[in-house]
Amino acid sequence: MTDVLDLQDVTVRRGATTILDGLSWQIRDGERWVVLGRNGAGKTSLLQVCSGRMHPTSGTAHLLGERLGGVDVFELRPRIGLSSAALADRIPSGETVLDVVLTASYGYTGRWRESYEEQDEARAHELLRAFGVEHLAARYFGTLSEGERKRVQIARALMSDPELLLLDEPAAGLDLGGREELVAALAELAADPRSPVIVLVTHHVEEVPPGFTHALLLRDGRAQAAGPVAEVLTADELSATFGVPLAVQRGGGRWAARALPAALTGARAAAR
Ligand SMILES: Nc1ncnc2c1ncn2[C@@H]1O[C@H](COP(=O)(O)OP(=O)(O)OP(=O)(O)O)[C@@H](O)[C@H]1O
Repeated sequence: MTDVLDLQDVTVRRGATTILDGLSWQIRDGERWVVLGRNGAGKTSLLQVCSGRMHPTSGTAHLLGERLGGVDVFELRPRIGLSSAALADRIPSGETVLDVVLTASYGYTGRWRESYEEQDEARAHELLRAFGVEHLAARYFGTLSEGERKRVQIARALMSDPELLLLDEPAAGLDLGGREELVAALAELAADPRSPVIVLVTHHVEEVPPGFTHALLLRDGRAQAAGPVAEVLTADELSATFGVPLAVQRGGGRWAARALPAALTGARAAAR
């Protein structure tokens, strides 16, 4: 079986900064991954590589069986859904919610847009409904709350029926209720066998939806740990990743982490 994603010894350098440092990572069909790491660990850069938007300085990246550098990325990108703050920033605030979702398919079906328009619209509505924001279809994107925007962005990322869905901090900026609703929506997505392979970047284990199968912990551009969630989301591995001694609990398919008493004073600095 071909890996959905296969990174071999991937290094990304920008000037004197090594952003990803000899990272090897494989994702197989049906897997749902969460990527955790401190600020600056390289998570967003990793998703840039995984979406074909950034090329490794050295090493090889195969996305959906195609080698990055040896394939037309414009053919590859519609097969990969991406939701990120950088992409959201590029959406004109005066665009309607329906168009925000619809336009994601244009690059893929643009040539046949006339004959597929109705079908595209029906799909966009269906996705907005799935994420509880169909009632906002006619609203301008710029008038939405942060939580509403996040849902629309995920609907947009799914519009081209991607084989790989990359979500960069989809819960950032949400209030507690909004976060819980999003986690529930992602758990539902994860449980659906028709869903694409999912990679979710987050800072918080509390945001790992039930049903996510694997975790990658990034530290300084390297894999601190990677594998099934139960083996990776441990107190030891998370403490090493975040540079603070942590207690980790699992219950009801969810995770929670807190610093051990007195751990905060100086421990983070010492772990650097
Ligand atoms: N073009 C660039 N030139 C130089 N350094 C860069 C460039 N892009 C990213 N970096 C650096 O690479 C490191 C990783 O950045 P990245 O955004 O991938 O981290 P992250 O894990 O997503 O961080 P955060 O959790 O804060 O969003 C950071 O130190 C960042 O400053």
